[in-house]
Amino acid sequence: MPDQDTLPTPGEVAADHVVATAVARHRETVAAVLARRDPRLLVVVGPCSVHDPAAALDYAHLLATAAERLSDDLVVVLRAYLEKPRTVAGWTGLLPDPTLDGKGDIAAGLRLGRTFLLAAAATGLPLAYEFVDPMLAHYVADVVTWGAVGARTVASQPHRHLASWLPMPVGMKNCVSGRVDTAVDAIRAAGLPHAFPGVAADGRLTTLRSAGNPDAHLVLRGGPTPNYHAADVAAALAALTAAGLPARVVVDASHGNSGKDHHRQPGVVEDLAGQVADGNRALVGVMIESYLSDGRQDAGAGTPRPDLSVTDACLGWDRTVPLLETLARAAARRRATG
Ligand SMILES: O=C[C@H](O)[C@H](O)COP(=O)(O)O
Ligand SMILES: C=C(OP(=O)(O)O)C(=O)O
Repeated sequence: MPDQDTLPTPGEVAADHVVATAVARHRETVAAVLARRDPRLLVVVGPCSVHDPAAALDYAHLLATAAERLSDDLVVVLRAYLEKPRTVAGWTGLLPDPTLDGKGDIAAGLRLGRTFLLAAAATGLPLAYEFVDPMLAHYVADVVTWGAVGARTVASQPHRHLASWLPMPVGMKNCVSGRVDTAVDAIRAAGLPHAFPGVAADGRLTTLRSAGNPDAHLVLRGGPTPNYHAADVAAALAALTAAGLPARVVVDASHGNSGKDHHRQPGVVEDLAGQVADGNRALVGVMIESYLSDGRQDAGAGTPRPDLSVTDACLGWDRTVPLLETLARAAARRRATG
């Protein structure tokens, strides 16, 4: 007799494949941007974490409208992050803890999370997702266009193996310490075939065999000091070239690149826009942490506001739109001078 914490199988919560065609098309578009066959700039933008699906969906609708307006110059992907890696401890995300109180009702989180992801995908936006728990990946990967392996897991073999199998571009973040070489190693590892354990649609553990991911790439997110300046980007590109990897990089304006101070994200984005406008074609994308309202709140102190991040502080929507426009102008200028 299964106990009440028995999880559904991936097959039981899977989509009815209506979204599969759109997801496949989005993945091809992002891969084309990474390969520079598409001259537009990738922008991965959205909340640090989704804690209130209805409010996050409101955000997704705003973003979808802006993304459509700027689509000549930008490929906009929504951060739809339902798991959070923690430095020590804290809320771990909607999927593992949907009630935000540590009860850990993962079965409910899977149902709520899937419903959110499908509704977010229905806005027409491609979705970004950090794969924190390799087992949970099998419940969400089918609707994700751009995957991330984060700064706290980029050295992990299971995450590298997972990335080698995921049928989508995967960004490998530099370590929290600021080390970029670990992410370069992760890109190399993800590019190779592997056999590793995974969860089948029927819930059984199975051996997965990957072919290697040709679209794994570097994400610079800073460390104790930022690494978004032109010289840091050039050094990272040189490290990729020296490792025999394609010279391309996405730069995260948040996290170590803004010292976790959301007020510093606009300055970082403007610097990156300058690098793009100056013709840096290897700078293929930018990440921004943005939500409905500016700032953050502590989860656990009463009912959290729906419109305010419970993890990292985000830029509010009103401050995000001008940054998207700045990036679009920069991408247009780069294309015009190409
Ligand atoms: O992106 C979110 C956070 O930076 C990440 O989950 C780590 O958070 P923590 O250092 O507060 O645990
Ligand atoms: C946790 C995140 O980033 P990092 O791994 O760079 O800290 C994130 O993007 O939510």
